[in-house]
Amino acid sequence: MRHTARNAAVQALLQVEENEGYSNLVLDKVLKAFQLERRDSALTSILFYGVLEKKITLDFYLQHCLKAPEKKMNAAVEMTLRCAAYQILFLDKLPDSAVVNEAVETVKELGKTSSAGFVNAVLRTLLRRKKEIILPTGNDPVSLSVRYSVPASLISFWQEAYGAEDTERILKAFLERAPLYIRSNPLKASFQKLQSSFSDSGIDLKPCGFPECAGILSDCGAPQSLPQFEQGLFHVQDISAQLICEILNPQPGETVCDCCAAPGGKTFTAAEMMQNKGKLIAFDLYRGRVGLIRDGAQRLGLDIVTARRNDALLGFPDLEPVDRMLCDVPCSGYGVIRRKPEIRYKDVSSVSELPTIQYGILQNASKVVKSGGVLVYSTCTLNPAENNLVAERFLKENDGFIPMKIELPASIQRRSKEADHMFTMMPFSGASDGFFAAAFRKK
Ligand SMILES: C[S@@+](CC[C@H](N)C(=O)[O-])C[C@H]1O[C@@H](n2cnc3c(N)ncnc32)[C@H](O)[C@@H]1O
Repeated sequence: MRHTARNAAVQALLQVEENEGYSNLVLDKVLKAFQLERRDSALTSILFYGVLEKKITLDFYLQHCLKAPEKKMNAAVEMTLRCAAYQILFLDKLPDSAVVNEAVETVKELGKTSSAGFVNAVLRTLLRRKKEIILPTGNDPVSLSVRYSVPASLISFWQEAYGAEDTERILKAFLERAPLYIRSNPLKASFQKLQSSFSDSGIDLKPCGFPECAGILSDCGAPQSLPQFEQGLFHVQDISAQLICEILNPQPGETVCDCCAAPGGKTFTAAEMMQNKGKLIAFDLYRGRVGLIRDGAQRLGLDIVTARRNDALLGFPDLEPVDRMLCDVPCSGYGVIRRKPEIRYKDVSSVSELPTIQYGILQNASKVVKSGGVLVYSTCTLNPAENNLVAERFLKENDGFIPMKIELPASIQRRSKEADHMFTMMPFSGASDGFFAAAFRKK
């Protein structure tokens, strides 16, 4: 197989479809195997993420170009058609006829020579008919699904949970590119110093204002390859995750636990907020992921962090009582669709087991909080069953805890229907990921 951007994108998309892991990891693996020039790597990423983000919309167009839309297609042929349709409908990097010829070559190289004529015919029909095909304009879940490329079942679910208006705002927000948020490491450099170091290399770092160390990096390529990263002057972290640390509000000298901590973003921010004084114990279920926390803490010079493997569902056998506990539990991830576009295709019914796990972790974690201590529960999802309902059940079944009001900066709007110890951050309220937090204090 030729090492072209299209072939790489099709391979990576097929692997995601076969459930071989998160999109970013799959793409990294394929790019490594293909060894493309920089420009072709960039095109591969554009095609790969473009098709993941727009799959339902692309299929709507392609269905209008098929003679027998109900007939099941071979996965490799289908993915090649989606990539080509994405190029025809959303990109103008290559002339249309070249896109069609490339797609025909790709299916041949994938061993589907018998489908070459079919691919050619479908794409030529798309070229002819693309302006006549009109996307549905309604506000029902099926029409919205085609326009925003999110499954109708997830749209109905959000409409039920958050109302029709907020649902469309969520869908619109997920069409936007996620900014690259970072947090400067105050132990090594002030935000201004980091900003001028970037500006010397022609890279723009804009301050967010709140939190103080948060900023948006632009035009920098992979942030992990920057010298400032290597020197531990910053880590990459969405603004929503930084806000969760503000809610936890760890103080210098305290003992703090982050019980589901890998890869460690919130641990790092918390340790920085503690000015590297006190103790921060970071646990995760997976040994390999614990290594990520250790590496990051070392790079950032955060020696109060101790990272260990622990299953939070089995409790915390050797942990001394803590002043603050963060339970950033595993969740369905519907708040981070902009960064991991494949999450939108996860069936809502497939996440129904999560609240039991989340509640179990929260319940165990609550047992090691000191009297007067703080317990924060958080997720990066938009699903009341994993969010508000877990938090409500916790207070109902644990009269040793009281709700703790979450104070928000003036720039962030609270959802009116929530109690003030809970907070659902909508992705449209501040260009962040969607998340949920609930805060409790032990009596
Ligand atoms: C949402 S992620 C945490 C993200 C992290 N707090 C950060 O900011 O970088 C949830 C983590 O929980 C871990 N996890 C899942 N089940 C667990 C369990 N039973 N005990 C401890 N950690 C668990 C996962 O490996 C995953 O790293």
